Amino acid sequence: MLPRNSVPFRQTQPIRCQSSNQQPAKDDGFVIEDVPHLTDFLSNLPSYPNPLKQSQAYAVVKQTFVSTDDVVAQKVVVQKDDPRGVHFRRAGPREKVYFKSDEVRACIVTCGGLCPGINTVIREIVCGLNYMYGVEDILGIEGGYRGFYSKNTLRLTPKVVNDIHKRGGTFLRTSRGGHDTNKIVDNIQDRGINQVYIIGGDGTQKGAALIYKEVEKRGLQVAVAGIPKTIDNDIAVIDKSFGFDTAVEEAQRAINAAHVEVESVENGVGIVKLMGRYSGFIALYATLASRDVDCCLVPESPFYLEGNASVDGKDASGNKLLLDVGLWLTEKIKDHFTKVQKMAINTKYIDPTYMIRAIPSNASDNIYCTLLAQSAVHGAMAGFSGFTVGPVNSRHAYIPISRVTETQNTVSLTDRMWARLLASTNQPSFLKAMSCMKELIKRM
Ligand SMILES: Nc1ncnc2c1ncn2[C@@H]1O[C@H](COP(=O)(O)OP(=O)(O)OP(=O)(O)O)[C@@H](O)[C@H]1O
Ligand SMILES: O=P(O)(O)OC[C@H]1O[C@](O)(CO)[C@@H](O)[C@@H]1O
Ligand SMILES: [Mg+2]
Repeated sequence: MLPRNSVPFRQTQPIRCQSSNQQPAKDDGFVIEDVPHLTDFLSNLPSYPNPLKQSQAYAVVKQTFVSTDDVVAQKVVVQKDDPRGVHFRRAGPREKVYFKSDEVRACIVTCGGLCPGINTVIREIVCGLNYMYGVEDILGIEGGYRGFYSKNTLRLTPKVVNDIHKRGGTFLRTSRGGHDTNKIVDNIQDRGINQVYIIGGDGTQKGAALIYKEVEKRGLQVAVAGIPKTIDNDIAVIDKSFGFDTAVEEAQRAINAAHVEVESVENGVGIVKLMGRYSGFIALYATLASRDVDCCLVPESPFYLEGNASVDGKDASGNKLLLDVGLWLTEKIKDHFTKVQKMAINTKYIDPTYMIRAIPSNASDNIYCTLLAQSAVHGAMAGFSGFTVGPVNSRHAYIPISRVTETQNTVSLTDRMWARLLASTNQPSFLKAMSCMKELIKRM
């Protein structure tokens, strides 16, 4: 984890607006957590009318441009006397842009693990830049962050990316590790890149924040836009991450297969392992959707079994390596029944994790990815930088990168969603069992 104090940008302040007729902030607890803008450090940057004004498609829109004062509330369930709370800038096209279309040289990079929908995001960044803003110079950085300095770039056009959304994986390939901020920014500068689109999870977004910080330090006119990606759905602030719905749908197929298998034999026990390094969202939602599961174990709900399911190693990005909990649990269950219960059981263990990650996104994720990509393009063209995009209470917003990297979402065991799961499976609440055990130990 990056130490908290090296998270480069978090601006929490009363309303900061770009329009001159803004009233001073009233003391009603209204806070906008704003994202950086290129004019923060390049004060004389010229602006131009947004070419979308000329777009035939957008001519039908009643209000083509998002007002500079439009914000999205982080909390929508409030009480009458509550302060107005935290808000983020609403994403979307702005009246003024800070790049001339023929001067844009954009690049796209994908890092970290796979997730359904990455190719749709790549496709829609390329098509969005080209169709909406007339940008023609778009480069693909291959193989993750290290691709900036270890590989040649790929020229991306709408024709090249036309069909990629129908495929899983990432057209640009990906990697873990290899982030060297100075070398990356040197390369951005050398190649004359002025818009950087970075698709990846928490680690990638931390890297994006460092790139933005270095760009700002060097005073470069470079827009850095992060598009949050993770199959685990553990990204803070945003409603959910792209590909999650697709993953849940696919996970159900594995659960169904296990169910069919064990229903067809005597003493059948099905075990399905799903992804989620530190968060059990896929398991929770797949369990609720399928209704066939008798017990759902998630990392957030501690349960006791002797043994140790972690190893000391780390992957190239510094993420802790974890042992295969599924195989381990299967052995424990077998042991228990044969040795303790003296009963022969028929276990069927299914590990569909990489199958779930490797598929193309479903219809709703495809649409979601399109909105994310277009929001990122509008934000970069409008001169925002060091920002990430995502839906907050169903409205797309520009969010400071540090807000999505400083914490990770986890399943809350005190929320109604977890109660729904307990009601569906009838499993014990291990939280209670754990606290009873702790209480007993204390009394001993
Ligand atoms: N704290 C950090 N600072 C700078 N770069 C980082 C940091 N953490 C990770 N990175 C870089 O980001 C890239 C991806 O990181 P990582 O492998 O952790 O995946 P991720 O983006 O978190 O995605 P996921 O966890 O969903 O697979 C790697 O190239 C890694 O070097
Ligand atoms: O095997 P890989 O590619 O390193 O990815 C594994 C990890 O990546 C994730 O998909 C995302 O962090 C985790 O759920 C999983 O543990
Ligand atoms: Mg990660």
